[in-house]
This record gives sequence, structure tokens and C-alpha cells, in this order.
Amino acid sequence: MKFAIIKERKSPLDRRVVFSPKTLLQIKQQYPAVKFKVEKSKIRIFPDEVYKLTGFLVLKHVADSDVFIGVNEVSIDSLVPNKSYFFFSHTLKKQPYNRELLRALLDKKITFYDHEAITDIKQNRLIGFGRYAGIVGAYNGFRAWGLKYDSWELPKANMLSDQKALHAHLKKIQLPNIKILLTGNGNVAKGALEILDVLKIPKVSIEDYVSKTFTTPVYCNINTLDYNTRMDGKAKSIKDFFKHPERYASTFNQFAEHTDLLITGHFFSNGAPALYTEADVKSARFKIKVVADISCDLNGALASTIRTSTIEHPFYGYNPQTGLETDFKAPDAIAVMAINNLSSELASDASIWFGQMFLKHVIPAFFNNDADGILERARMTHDGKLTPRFAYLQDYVDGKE
Ligand SMILES: NC(=O)c1ccc[n+]([C@@H]2O[C@H](COP(=O)([O-])OP(=O)(O)OC[C@H]3O[C@@H](n4cnc5c(N)ncnc54)[C@H](O)[C@@H]3O)[C@@H](O)[C@H]2O)c1
Repeated sequence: MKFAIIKERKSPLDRRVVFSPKTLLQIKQQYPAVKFKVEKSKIRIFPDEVYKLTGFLVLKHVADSDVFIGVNEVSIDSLVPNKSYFFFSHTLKKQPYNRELLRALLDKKITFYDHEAITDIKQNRLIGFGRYAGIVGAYNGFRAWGLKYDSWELPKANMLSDQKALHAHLKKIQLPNIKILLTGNGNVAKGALEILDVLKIPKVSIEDYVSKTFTTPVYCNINTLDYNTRMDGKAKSIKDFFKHPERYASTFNQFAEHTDLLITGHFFSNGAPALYTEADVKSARFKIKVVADISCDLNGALASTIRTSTIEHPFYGYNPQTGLETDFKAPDAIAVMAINNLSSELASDASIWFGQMFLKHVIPAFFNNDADGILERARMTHDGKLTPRFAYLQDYVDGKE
């Protein structure tokens, strides 16, 4: 089996990679039969030279490989027909901007595995950059707060060597007695929790969060059923919510009235009610001043997330009265951070983490006949067709939705 690490071609340029030179070496030691080539790249966080010194071929052309592994969407013109690919296609939620890419994967008879679809039998995701997105996103939330209120100046995460350096800077800040709300319970939320732990911020219960004042900063972590209720008053359940989000209404305002800094890590499905709307934000009771929107959905989940932001320009302001963008330091503005490639800011740590997960969960499947069904579950396209698990995307492919 011949594998290739392909170069990232998406703009803005992304320095992440699935395997660091060290992880590749680990794979080689565990599976001596495996052959890896690395496509030349000027931007990858680990330079070509380091791969060469570790004993890997770095080449301009790697098209003769069997399995191509990348991070972001691969440009349609560089897809090699009849091969296998792993990358994030961003098509699972029927994102319109990647419909053509999915069509090309089908037309070119590519066997395509989406990193997002690499799950265990219970559908829990096994690999992803979520943890590092959570770490960097929460850090950026505190960075935004410091800049908005001229309280401290944290450096940009991508200027720091690694997570340790980021922790060292965070430990120097003196937080006021703010209330921080974190949504979600997946990898992003867990990454964000690591940052709240570094800051030694006490966690409080929902009851205390919405009813008490505190003499220190505190945080509360909520999940889907804490801020959604069934409109018909019937008993709610997470399974029911996943199946019928349209039956639910948001009760998020009970939290917005008590929150200064919101850090999001929830999963927002198509059809779910917005956490807060334009009308909610206009209310005098709406208190949130800084939003680190790591979930970063642009389909109205949070009224204040009107666009994504970039690593270069991470913050913008949202004027709650006009619904328009403004300076994030303006007194009435909600400061928004909505970067959708957050883990790129800590590209080295994030790549090492991702590669270790891939080595643990995916590489064995190539050598044990996919005993745990990892490849089968992640396979989206094969021989020009969507696999049964992804048949729900057929209308999207056909342009019917
Ligand atoms: N900004 C960024 O750079 C960045 C990076 C990674 C992830 N994200 C986003 O952050 C969000 C969370 O990612 P994660 O890695 O923590 O995900 P995850 O897969 O680790 O966890 C998602 C959680 O959501 C739950 N869930 C699944 N389907 C759901 C549904 N239909 N409705 C409500 N909850 C559901 C799951 O049970 C799980 O607890 C996602 O929307 C993801 O796109 C953003």
C-alpha cells in the first residue's frame, strides 16, 4: 500500500498536515510494509528537509500512490481518478460551496473517506482538530476581552511556539469577576475546558450561574438540552432532538442575561433553533459582550456571527441595535471571534495530535481488514456512488437541495 501526504492547496494557506515526520517514522516502525511519499510543500509547518532527514521521499509528483492524505478540501483539478483520498470535504452538512467537489469525487470514481466521518461504532468522532480549535478559540476569547477593555494584551496564538507558551501568557492575566458560558461537550468544548483549567476558573452549576453573583470569575458548561425545550411541552431527549430539532425552541436567553463571555463548542445541526436571534440581542437584558464562536456556524445559530473572521483579523464587532458590523472596541459592540480554522494557529501541536489519532484509529484498519469497520463507516464515495450511509447526500449532489 503506497500512501502520499499531499500538500495543502486551499486558500488561506494552511500549515497543518496529518503526519509530522516523527509520526510517519512511528508508522514505518509499526508497519514496515507501508510506503509513504511526501508531496513537496513550501508552507507545511514541518519543512520538507525534516521529512527527508527522517528518511522519507519528498517529491513534486506523488500521483502514483494509492491513498492520498490531506487536511483541507483538495482542488478538483488535482484529484487523481480511481484513487483513495482522506481529507475534510465539508460536505456532510450539504455545504453549497463544496457540492462540485463531491460531484468530482463521484465522477472521478474516487474512494473518499472524510476525516469527519471517522467514528467508532456509536458514531463518536475519533479524530479531528476540535481539541486544538477549543484551546485556541478559548484563548482568543480571553485575548479579545483584554483588547476590548484595554485590560491586557495577549499575543496571537500563531506567534507562539506551542501550547505551553500559550499557557504561560494566559497565566499572567488578571480576570475580572466575569461569568463565562461554554456550550458543548465534544472535543472543542474539552479543548476550551483545558484553557479554563489553566486559568483556574471555578465551575458553577446552572442554578448558581443564573441566580448568584460571585466574587471571582466563574464558568458554566451547558449542552443542547440545557438551552432547548420542546415546543409542545413533552419530555425532551437528545435522541429526539437529533431527529427532530424543528420541534424545539431555544431557551438560551436565560443564560445570555447572565453571561459576559460566551465560548461556543456545541454542534449545531440543520433545522435546530438559533441559540439567540437578532431580536434577542436587541433586548436590554442581553448581556454578552464577547463571543468566541468556535462552533462558527453561519446559518443563524448566533445572530452576532455575521461572517467568519481570519487568523490575520480575528475580531469584529456586532452592533446589536443595527445588526451591522462595527469596531469590536465600540462600547455597545459585541466582540466576535469566528475563525473557522483555529487549530492552524497552533499548527505544530495540532498536527502532531491529529496524526497520533490517525495512527491509532485509522492506520491499523489497512492491516487488519478493517476489523472495526472504521474505513467502512468513513467511506463516503466508492466506484462513482455514495455509500449507503451517505445516500442522504444524493439530492444535494443532484442539485435538488
Ligand atoms: N472553528 C474551528 O476551527 C472549528 C474546528 C473544529 C470544530 N469546529 C466546530 O465545532 C463544533 C463542535 O465540534 P467538536 O469537534 O467538538 O465535535 P464532536 O464531534 O467532538 O462533538 C459534537 C457533540 O455534538 C453532539 N451532537 C452530534 N449531533 C448533534 C446534533 N444533531 N445536535 C446537537 N448535538 C449533536 C455529539 O453528541 C457531541 O457531543 C462543530 O460544529 C464543528 O464544526 C470548529
